[in-house]
Amino acid sequence: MEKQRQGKKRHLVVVPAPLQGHLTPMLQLASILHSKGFSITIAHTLFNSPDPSNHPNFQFLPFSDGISHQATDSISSHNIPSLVSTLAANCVSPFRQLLLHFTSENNIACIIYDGFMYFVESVAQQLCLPTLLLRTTSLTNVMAYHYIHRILAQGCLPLQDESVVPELEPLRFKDLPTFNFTNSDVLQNQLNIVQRGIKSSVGVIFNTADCLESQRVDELRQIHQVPIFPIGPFHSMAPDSCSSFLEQDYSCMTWLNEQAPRSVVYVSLGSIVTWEEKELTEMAHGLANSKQRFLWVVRGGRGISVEEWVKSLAEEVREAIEERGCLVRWAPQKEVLAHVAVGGFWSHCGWNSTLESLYEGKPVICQACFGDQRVNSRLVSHVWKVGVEWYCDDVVMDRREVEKAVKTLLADQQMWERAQELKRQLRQAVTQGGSSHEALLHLVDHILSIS
Ligand SMILES: O=c1ccn([C@@H]2O[C@H](COP(=O)(O)OP(=O)(O)O[C@H]3O[C@H](CO)[C@@H](O)[C@H](O)[C@H]3O)[C@@H](O)[C@H]2O)c(=O)[nH]1
Repeated sequence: MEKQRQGKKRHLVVVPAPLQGHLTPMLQLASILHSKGFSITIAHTLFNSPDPSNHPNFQFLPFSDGISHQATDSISSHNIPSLVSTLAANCVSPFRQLLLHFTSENNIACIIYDGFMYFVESVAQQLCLPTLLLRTTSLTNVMAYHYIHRILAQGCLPLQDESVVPELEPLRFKDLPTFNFTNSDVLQNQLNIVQRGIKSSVGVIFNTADCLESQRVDELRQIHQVPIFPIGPFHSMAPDSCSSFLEQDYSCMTWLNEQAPRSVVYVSLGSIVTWEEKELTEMAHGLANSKQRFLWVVRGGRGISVEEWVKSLAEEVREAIEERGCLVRWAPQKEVLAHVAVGGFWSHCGWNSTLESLYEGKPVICQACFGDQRVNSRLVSHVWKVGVEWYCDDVVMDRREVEKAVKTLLADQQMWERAQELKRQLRQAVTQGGSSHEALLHLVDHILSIS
């Protein structure tokens, strides 16, 4: 076997999408494959580019994207679809030039690209290079796209129905990842992109584990007849891969060290969604009234700085923050979730945050906002039953609801125990003989077999 492997191409070109929740898992995957003997070149946009000094084992190749002037903060849930299509329009030519030059000097085994960077597919085909697709969401989310195709064919938009989608139970129509698509043409286009990427790749990699989504893994394999590699949670296999755009404030770890076990709720609603000042204020009142301890990632509201906002709060809330709270702009989230003082996570249910929380056995208040987050929220609360479901566009942020959810999160012993069991299963999945570990070995063999 080893002999057969000798002489195989072991160089991978990896193309991440320039968003925090996408770059992080792609660089983690690259670290994992590097540890399996592959050399890695990261081909990336100038916009939101990764910091090469954090990844001395990789080579970095930037290509022009025409949007480098934009700041990270300008990204919101509403402009992600247009960012993705702008990248597709602007990057084909620079990426082709880069790849042409690079492949003339290097033997590439294959290209691994993020589904948002779908323009990579056509360039790779022109150069006869095989591709592997990385989807950074849950596999159930990708399955949901498959069913939206059917629902659209029956003319059932808009998808705000409370009833359950039979094939995706317990997901409801309103949980499907329609992602602010205002008309069915744009949505149809997005659906075609998702399907095409899967069909034209030599395999699809997911940051997930069998113990989370085994039924969906089998379904997706049957539908598309392509190899599927569920190898997550990536972060547990690539612990030293740092790809944060913002500086992580470690002072909160000192604060956590002073708190009692399971006494703190960690609050972080992702890298994309921003809040109105009045919503932040309701959150602050609810947290203060819960009388629980809290570590809160606050990046500011729309049009207001954190300092200005804290000053504007009622005196008793400011006192509560001082006595029982810790506010940071960006936390070392994985370390925070692993800390014994943290008893639960109030999250927007981005897929990375979801996996990081499950891996540490921390129950979740699920406050999904857009895209795949409703799917994840439903999985956490109704499939794995380790969370309390709460949708932000269904409910007005209300201090009494916040107080109730926080108290439930920290007090529900059964939910805590289910979270511990899932943590045990996830840890088993990534150790030798576990499902994710085995899937990784299959992926390595698969790459070597096509090169
Ligand atoms: O203070 C913080 C807050 C977050 N993080 C990290 O930032 C990442 C955030 O990722 P995720 O939880 O997936 O949230 P988003 O950045 O919002 O992710 C986008 O991309 C994900 C993957 O496709 C989708 O699931 C989400 O819906 C989409 O919003 C995680 O690794 C966190 O550990 C920190 O390091 N510090």
